Amino acid sequence: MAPVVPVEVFPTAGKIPALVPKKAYVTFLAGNGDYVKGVVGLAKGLRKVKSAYPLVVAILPDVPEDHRELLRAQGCIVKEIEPIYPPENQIQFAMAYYVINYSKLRIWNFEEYSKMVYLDADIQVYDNIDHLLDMPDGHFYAVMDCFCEKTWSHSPQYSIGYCQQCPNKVTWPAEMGSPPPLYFNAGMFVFEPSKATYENLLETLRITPPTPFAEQDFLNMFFEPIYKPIPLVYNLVLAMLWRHPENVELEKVQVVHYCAAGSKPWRYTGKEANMDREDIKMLVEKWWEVYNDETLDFKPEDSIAGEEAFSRPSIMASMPEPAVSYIPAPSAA
Ligand SMILES: O=c1ccn([C@@H]2O[C@H](COP(=O)(O)OP(=O)(O)O)[C@@H](O)[C@H]2O)c(=O)[nH]1
Ligand SMILES: OC[C@H]1O[C@H](O[C@@H]2[C@@H](O)[C@H](O)[C@@H](O)[C@H](O)[C@@H]2O)[C@H](O)[C@@H](O)[C@H]1O
Ligand SMILES: [Mn+2]
Repeated sequence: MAPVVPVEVFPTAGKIPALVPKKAYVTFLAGNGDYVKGVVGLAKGLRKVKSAYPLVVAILPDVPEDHRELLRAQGCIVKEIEPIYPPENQIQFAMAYYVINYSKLRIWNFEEYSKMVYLDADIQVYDNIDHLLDMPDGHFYAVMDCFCEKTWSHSPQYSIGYCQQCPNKVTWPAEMGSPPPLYFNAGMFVFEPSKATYENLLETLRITPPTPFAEQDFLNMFFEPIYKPIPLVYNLVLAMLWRHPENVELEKVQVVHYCAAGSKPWRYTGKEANMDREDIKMLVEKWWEVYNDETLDFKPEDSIAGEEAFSRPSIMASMPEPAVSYIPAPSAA
């Protein structure tokens, strides 16, 4: 009988060769509310900038089936994850809803990807940032946060008016010890999924008391030794527009994070503090333009995620019936 050769050794119709390590964007979705709009907007935004990589959506079990369908119909790869809760404790959360965010840690378990860019559902990309997936391994990349909004009022930084975005304006008093290490916003980061890191994260979380910014504080602590700041154009935290305008060149910004209170485009009313600013109105409109653009809806023919879902060789190789997954090699005789 002629030997059989796995189809993976042959060039295939897929645009990505089978042995190239997979890369992807990943976001996180919980609940049955309107954050699904954020994910749909993000999927369309990534298509608009012609990203070469699919969007994986890590969803909690409480995301309803019709939302999952909607995301698949937009070309997303939907992956259910189990919730992660912080250990029991006495500490009060400043913002209780952040507790679900610990579940983000499950994305380190997506080992089929060698590198991923995590994006919150309230983020939009206005330029192609695929090059972030080519940065050297061994680092955790993210943009430095700002400490000036009142969400930070629990912190020593806020109490003295210190912000790492302008570290010379209020210098860190010697009697408070050494200044805090650089602190990133966890709405956007570049990371490498890995079983070892995943297990280490969960094990460390088990012995770490929760803090007000939940997984963001935890990730900052965990990745401090390998954290590398990247320019703020990769995650414009909107408060930067009024807290540190001298640091922002809005026309160069590639990624916008609608995280200021009242700025989520799908909930925007313009009433909250700073929400009547012209730049905010413009950015909210810009988000809606992408969201409402029907030409950006997913079409299975020209998809990357489609390939991923339907025709990648790795999928074929995992099919149970050998007749379709193996090609007989020519007989040696
Ligand atoms: O009800 C919720 C709350 C949060 N999230 C996810 O968790 C992320 C972090 O929350 P959010 O962006 O609201 O926090 P912020 O950046 O405003 O502090 C969101 O972007 C979503 O990806 C969600 O799916 N449903
Ligand atoms: O769980 C903690 C959250 O921390 C972050 O939000 C904060 C933080 O960045 C502050 O610096 C801002 O002042 C604040 O408005 C904002 O909500 C992330 O955006 C979010 O994804 C999530 O990780
Ligand atoms: Mn966010």
